[in-house]
Amino acid sequence: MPEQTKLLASALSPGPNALSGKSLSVTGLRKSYGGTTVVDGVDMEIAAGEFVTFLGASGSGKTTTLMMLAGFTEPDSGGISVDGRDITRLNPGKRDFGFVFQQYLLFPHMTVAENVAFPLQLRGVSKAEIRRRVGETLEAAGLSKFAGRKPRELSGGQQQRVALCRVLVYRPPIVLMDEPLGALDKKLRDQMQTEIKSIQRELGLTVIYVTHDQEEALVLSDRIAIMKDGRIEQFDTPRALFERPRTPFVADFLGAANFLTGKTEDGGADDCTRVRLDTGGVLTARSHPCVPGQSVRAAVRPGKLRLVGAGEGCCSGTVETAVYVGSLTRITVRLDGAAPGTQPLRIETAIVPPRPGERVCVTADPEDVSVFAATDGG
Ligand SMILES: Nc1ncnc2c1ncn2[C@@H]1O[C@H](COP(=O)(O)OP(=O)(O)OP(=O)(O)O)[C@@H](O)[C@H]1O
Repeated sequence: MPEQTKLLASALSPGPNALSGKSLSVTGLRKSYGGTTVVDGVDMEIAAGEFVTFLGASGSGKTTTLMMLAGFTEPDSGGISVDGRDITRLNPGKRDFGFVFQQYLLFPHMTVAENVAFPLQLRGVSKAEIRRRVGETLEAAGLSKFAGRKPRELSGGQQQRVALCRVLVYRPPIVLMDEPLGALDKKLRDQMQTEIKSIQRELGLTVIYVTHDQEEALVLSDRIAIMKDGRIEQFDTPRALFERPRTPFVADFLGAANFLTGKTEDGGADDCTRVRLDTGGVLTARSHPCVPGQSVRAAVRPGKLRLVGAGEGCCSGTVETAVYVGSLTRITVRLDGAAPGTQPLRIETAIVPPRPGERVCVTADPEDVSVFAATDGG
């Protein structure tokens, strides 16, 4: 952990349990606007101290869900409880959540110190205690020298750090963040991600975070809720989302996938599903309950397809393009028998790549192949 972050965490943490987060339970949360459902039955259990991210395309319902948790938007139905206590109809001010938004929402007419003091004043903390805690927090965040400045006299990163201090100074057990780093450049984003994650870990805070940036979600989160059309497609650890996507949408959304159509065959004693591809060739997927003869789509990530010597089981084709991009080469392969107009396979390989026009045979390990019914959307 960077020294500054350690300082900030220790300044905010007067005792071992003083800042530990709380658990949050959400059941059947729904919201419609003018007959259009924008959040459509969200259920989730979030453990105390967990970092959870809502990830999804614009309009998928992330912010509306967060606003319902915060109490700024009233749900049409469903329930929210914190540590087992129902807070569904509780005023936002009484929920004791912290909020950090993309627009820093600092008070422009107040100095940095006054901004950070504000939530403590609201809570009736004594003047002497406010002075002490604001001083400690700004010191720890490396912002003491800016205490007397107005927000407009600070850079974007400094303003966001003040916004974070203003939330953490009153030690909320649950912090809700909506695209808090959206306005910062890449380098500052990376730095602030490390800071946010370190503080969250150190203090055991429960954080619920909204972003549409995949990399950010992967870096920060214990679990990610992938949202689509107001619903959670899958709520899982980053690794599980990558390795065991439950829907074609999740397989494609995180890191892109190749989709190959075919029909299932029984894998015999191996507890495997063999997929006989429409183009010819076979892919084997492990641990999928198999109904032979079903039309399916097999999904494989570009980094998980392997080039092998021709033989039974692999899928033969011709290399179309090969582009070296540093540590690996991206190649595209048109499978023999592929219908005109279909996408070529995308493969990433670290081995010496074949050249365009060369014949290759493609396969994947069974654990890297996900199988979905052909009727599954996404
Ligand atoms: N107050 C409102 N009145 C009407 N429609 C709304 C309102 N708030 C949100 N919506 C609609 O609800 C849908 C979900 O919006 P929401 O802001 O929750 O999505 P999001 O996933 O957070 O998107 P973004 O990443 O763009 O912020 C959108 O189609 C939006 O236009």
